[in-house]
Amino acid sequence: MIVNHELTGPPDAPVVVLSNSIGTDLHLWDEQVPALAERFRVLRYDQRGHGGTPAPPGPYGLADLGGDVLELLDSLGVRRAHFAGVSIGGMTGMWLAEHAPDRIDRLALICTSAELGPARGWRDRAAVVREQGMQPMVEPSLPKWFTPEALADPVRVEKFSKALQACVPEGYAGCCEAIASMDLLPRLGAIAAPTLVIAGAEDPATPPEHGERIVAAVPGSRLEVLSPAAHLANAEQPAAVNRLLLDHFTRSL
Ligand SMILES: O=C(O)CC1=CCC(=O)O1
Repeated sequence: MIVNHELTGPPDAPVVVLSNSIGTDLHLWDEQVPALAERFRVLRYDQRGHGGTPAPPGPYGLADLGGDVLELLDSLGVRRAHFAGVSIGGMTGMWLAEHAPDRIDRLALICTSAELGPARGWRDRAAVVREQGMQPMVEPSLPKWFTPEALADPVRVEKFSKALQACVPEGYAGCCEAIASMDLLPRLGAIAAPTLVIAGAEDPATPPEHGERIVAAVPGSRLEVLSPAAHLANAEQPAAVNRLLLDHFTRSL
């Protein structure tokens, strides 16, 4: 499968992979790329069924989403990279750090969770989009993604609503099923990548307690809680997230 991606920054710089959340696309990272590309080769991509990446028939597992990243890295000749992911992007990052530790250098997990039940709710959501398409997701999603203050910006609302509606329902559904079946917890303690966890204080989808649970299990990891910030904290608090990511990833330089 051809994973839609974009590369920015010096060709010989260390690579940072950016992985989007469910219902968004690689433009989730628009406000990170200019800052990160000063020091890194930034590789942002679309999760399957999102943006320009095709949607094979679901259900998917995190092994499929992580496998897409490994295939992409192989196709670009990248042996090892830093990785930042929001939500299902962070779940993809945890899977990679657990199952392909030689490929992941430093890890940044933004507004994510290692266990986001109930599985039934994700399977129900998958069924809704398969039957009715993406439209029913718009109204419930935006208030989870941004605080009311951030939603007052019509440009932001239009950008994120359009990306959500442009998802292929089968791909979005398959990603819901990957969350329903994820099994990250038992191996979190084996993650060796230096790990930064960022949470949004006002995130109703993966509240800071989810970040606390990851930090309690991943050796040497640390948590930063941003406010005001809901689920898409990197889009709501770009300056703070850029500072944290640059600090985390440049420690290895
Ligand atoms: O429901 C949402 O849109 C929030 C979310 C959970 C996992 C993910 O990637 O986004």
